[in-house]
Amino acid sequence: QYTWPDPKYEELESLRWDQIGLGSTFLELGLTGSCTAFVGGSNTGRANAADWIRTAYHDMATHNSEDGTGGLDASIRFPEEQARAENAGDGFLDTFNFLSAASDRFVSYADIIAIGAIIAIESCGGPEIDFRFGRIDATEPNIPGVPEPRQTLDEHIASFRKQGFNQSEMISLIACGHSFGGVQHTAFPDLVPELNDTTNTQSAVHFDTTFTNFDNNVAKEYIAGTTLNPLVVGSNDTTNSDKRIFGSDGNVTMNAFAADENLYANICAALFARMLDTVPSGVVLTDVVTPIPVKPTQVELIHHGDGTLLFNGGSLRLWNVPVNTARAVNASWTDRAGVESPSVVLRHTSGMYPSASIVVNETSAVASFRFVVSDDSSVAAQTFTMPYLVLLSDTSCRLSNTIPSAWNLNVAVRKGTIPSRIYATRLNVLPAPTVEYAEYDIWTVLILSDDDTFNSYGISYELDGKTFEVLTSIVSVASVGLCA
Ligand code: HEM
Repeated sequence: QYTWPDPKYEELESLRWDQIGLGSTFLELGLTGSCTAFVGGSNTGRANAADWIRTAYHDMATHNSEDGTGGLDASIRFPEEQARAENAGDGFLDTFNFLSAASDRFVSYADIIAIGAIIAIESCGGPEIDFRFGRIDATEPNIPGVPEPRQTLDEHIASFRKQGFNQSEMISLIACGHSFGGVQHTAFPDLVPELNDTTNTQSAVHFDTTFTNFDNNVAKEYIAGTTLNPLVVGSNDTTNSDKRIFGSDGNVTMNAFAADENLYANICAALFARMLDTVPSGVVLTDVVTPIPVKPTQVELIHHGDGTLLFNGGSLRLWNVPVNTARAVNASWTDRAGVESPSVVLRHTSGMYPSASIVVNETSAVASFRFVVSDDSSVAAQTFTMPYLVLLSDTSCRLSNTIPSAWNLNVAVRKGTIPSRIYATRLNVLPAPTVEYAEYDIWTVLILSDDDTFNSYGISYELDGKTFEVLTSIVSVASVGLCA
């Protein structure tokens, strides 16, 4: 059961549903449905969406269901894996360069690879796919295991069985994946010729005529005999793996897919989810992440060091309510003595609500806040309890006027609260190194930031055996003022 605040869950929910925080290509793909985008050049014959899906499959395909090793664990990021013949092509490096920027102390690379594949499929005409999180990043390359076109049908059946898929699931999963993209000359010069085509500069021969979109054309064209799929009608039959695999049940699966696009979409949704959830044994994934209906975001309480606190009321995200530009949200807050503030109206501005900030004194603080949505009785008024025991102190400061500079990260701890530790974790580096520090009331760590200018920190603390996140925006040397 989700209770606000749970910054990690909220961030993952946001990545998955709002598609916020993933950089411009994600936004482009996710929000404007630009499925033809390929960052690295136009008219290349390629699309990032296809690369992201292939990356997720190749990362997962090293899974060995017999001994529980391998799976979707971001081991594809290691150059040693990318250099293997089974991982020919530059799509993995491309994908990783993009997606890794969205990884942080809450979100593993492997979870981002899974979200990337989901967004690519969903944004480009595909079905909704269940997303769970909790994947753990491998610390070294996995044992090889990705299938290659020149292998025999028996080898492919054995390979998919090892990954956890039977023969009919193998046919389906490949037919689902090969709805996107194609084979490029540079990666597979023996399969595909140089095309000398200025509108397809990387000489990619596509699996179907709609290679930037999810649809059952890959099956329709295969059954109609019009397909140009280079793994079906390639001149060297040895590398026609899709032909051998698609035909291996007498075309029963491909006929059914060609005849029924809903059946195809439903089976693909289930198999893609299973593919993404294939993880090394011991990794436990969460339940499916569903949209949070009413979610406060960017709420902060910051200690000023002068007996006052700054409360930023943040924004309210409503999921799946009709757009209504006249909608207003009333926000109010209650202090520790139970005194409620007059309510403030937050007006609708392009989907987000501007925040309201107030200064309150340290003793009364803000104990809870509440939103009432004016136009929509289906969104019940809700009260959110504000955590106020451990706060960022804006006495945090840097020791010199120039950046990089050493800086003090200060945290205010309410008297009587005895965390077993407070620590700051970097957002941009995994596995996250931890900076620990301890004093009373204002706890301080000196961060030597010579090589650390661009790192941001989140603050966590442990109390009574549980870990909590301090509700504040991330802090970096660039976000703090000069020390007095
Ligand atoms: C026997 C199994 C498979 C074989 C032999 C195979 C082979 C290939 C080959 C040779 C390419 C061309 C790559 C390039 O030129 O960069 C390719 C592309 C692709 N594969 Fe597969 N594949 C298999 C299974 C799958 C599965 C199960 C999926 C996903 C569920 C998948 C998704 C993709 C995608 C999306 C591309 C397009 C990449 C792009 O255009 O950049 N493949 N595959």
